[in-house]
Amino acid sequence: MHNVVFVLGPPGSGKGTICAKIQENLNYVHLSAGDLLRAERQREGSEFGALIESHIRNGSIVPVEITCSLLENAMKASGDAKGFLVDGFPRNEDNLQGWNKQMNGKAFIQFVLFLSCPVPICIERCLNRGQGRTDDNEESLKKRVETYNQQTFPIIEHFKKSELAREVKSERPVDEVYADVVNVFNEANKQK
Ligand SMILES: Nc1ncnc2c1ncn2[C@@H]1O[C@H](COP(=O)(O)OP(=O)(O)OP(=O)(O)O)[C@@H](O)[C@H]1O
Ligand SMILES: Nc1ccn([C@H]2C[C@H](O)[C@@H](COP(=O)(O)O)O2)c(=O)n1
Ligand SMILES: [Mg+2]
Repeated sequence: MHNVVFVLGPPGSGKGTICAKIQENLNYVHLSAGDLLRAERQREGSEFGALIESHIRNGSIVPVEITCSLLENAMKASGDAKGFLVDGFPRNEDNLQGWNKQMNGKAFIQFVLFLSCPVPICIERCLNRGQGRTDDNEESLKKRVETYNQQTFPIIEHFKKSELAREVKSERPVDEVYADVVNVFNEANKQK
C-alpha cells in the first residue's frame, strides 16, 4: 500500500519548492503530476504529446487515465520510501474519481497539504520563475487560475470537509512556510 500526501494550491503557491525540501529531509518521494506530464509530452513516440501540450497551454486538465497511470508507474518504479508527495493532483472531479477507481486498495491518503497564497502573488512568482515553461505567460496563467478556482478549489473544500486538509499559508519566506509544513508532517506521523 502506497502512503500518499496530496499537495495542492494555486499555480505558483510553492508546491514544487516545498516538496523538494520535504523529499530532501523527510524520506518522502516527490512526484509532480505536471512534471510527469511534461516528461510524457517530450517522450519520443508518446501518443499523448500533442494532447498534453494543448491542455498545458490552455490551463485545462488532462484526462485522469493518462495522469494517474503516470503517477502509478512512477510510484512502482520508486524504491523504498516513507511515502509519496503527489504534487498538483487531484486537480478536478475527474482526477479524484479516476484516482479512487484506479488506486482503490493500492494507496492510503495520509493527508492533503494545502498551500494557500493570494493569486496576484502566485502570478507574479510564475512570471518570474524563469524555467521557460510554455504556460508561464499572462494568457495561460489567466486560464490556469480560472481552472484552479472553478475545478481545484472545490476538491480542496471536499478534503477540508473530510478533515484530511492541512492548510499552510505560503505567502511568506520559504523557510517559514517549510517550518510549518514540517510540523504538519511530524504531527501526522506521530498519529500513525
Ligand atoms: N515562499 C516563497 N516565497 C517566494 N518565492 C517563492 C516561494 N515559494 C516558491 N517561490 C518561487 O515561486 C516560483 C513558483 O514556485 P513553485 O514552482 O514551487 O510553485 P508551484 O506551486 O509548484 O507552481 P505550479 O503549480 O505552477 O507548478 C518559483 O520561482 C519559486 O522559487
Ligand atoms: N493533475 C494534473 C496536473 C497538471 N496538469 C497539467 C495542467 C497544468 O496546468 C499543467 C502544469 O501543472 P503544474 O506543474 O503547474 O502543477 O499540467 C493536469 O492536467 N493534471
Ligand atoms: Mg509545480
